[in-house]
Amino acid sequence: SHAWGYAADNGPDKWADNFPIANGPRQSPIDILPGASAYDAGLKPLQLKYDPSNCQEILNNGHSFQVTFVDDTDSSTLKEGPISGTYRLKQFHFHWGASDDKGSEHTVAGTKYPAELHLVHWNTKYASFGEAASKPDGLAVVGVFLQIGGANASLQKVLDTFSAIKAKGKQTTFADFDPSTLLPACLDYWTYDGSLTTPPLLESVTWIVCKEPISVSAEQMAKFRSLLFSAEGEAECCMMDNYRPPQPLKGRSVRASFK
Ligand SMILES: CCCCCNS(=O)(=O)c1cc(S(N)(=O)=O)ccc1C(=O)O
Ligand SMILES: [Zn+2]
Repeated sequence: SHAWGYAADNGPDKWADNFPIANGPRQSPIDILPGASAYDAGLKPLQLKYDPSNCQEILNNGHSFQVTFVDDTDSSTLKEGPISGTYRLKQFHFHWGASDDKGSEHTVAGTKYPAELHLVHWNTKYASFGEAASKPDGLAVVGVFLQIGGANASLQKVLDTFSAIKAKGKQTTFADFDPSTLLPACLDYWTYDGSLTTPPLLESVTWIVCKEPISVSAEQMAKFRSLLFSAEGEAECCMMDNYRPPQPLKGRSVRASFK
């Protein structure tokens, strides 16, 4: 069977064929309705502590590009917020559109952003990322919206590697990058129980979506779209619209860390 993707013949509307959990009770992303999300005074501030020396490499995996981290110690972690215990940073990646009017996975009262950053963390109560990924409290992903504005100097460091990872399967070393430089100043967030937004769509993610977006310039967005879904030697297919649309809430509550 041909691999999943974002095209008409293998995209989000077809994923349930091979991954029936696509129609499960806690799928992501969702449309966040601020008016329907309850402020929870019990939610703590996010405690993010990242060590730039853990940053390892950047790779084009054929559905996005991801920056991977060494996760064999607790030196890059997420604590507090809606979670208990310690979650280690594994990787971060993005989703974006073919034009600036779409691209984010989560939406806010129907508003789509041009892109969305995901920082993936796994619960250290489990022995490995792979084990955690199959547990209901195994993963915690911090989502950050990108909005068109001034150029983002921190993001530019990532974009400057793109010539080395243009095609699917290409990777290159990427060292000494601090992902906290990609976070907004205000870490107010919405949180809800959800899933991976790509196959295998496992329902193991506590989603933590920041209310405040970070900036990206239109030129920088164009650079995202210069990457390829396709491998070297294949017909070139530009990487864009690699986002899953919002999924049914199915009775879930979305809590806010802010009033
Ligand atoms: C054991 C199978 C887990 C595969 C999921 N890996 S992941 O890093 O959590 C991930 C998360 C996400 S997401 N959008 O954060 O749910 C997207 C892609 C990937 C990926 O593997 O490329
Ligand atoms: Zn993602």
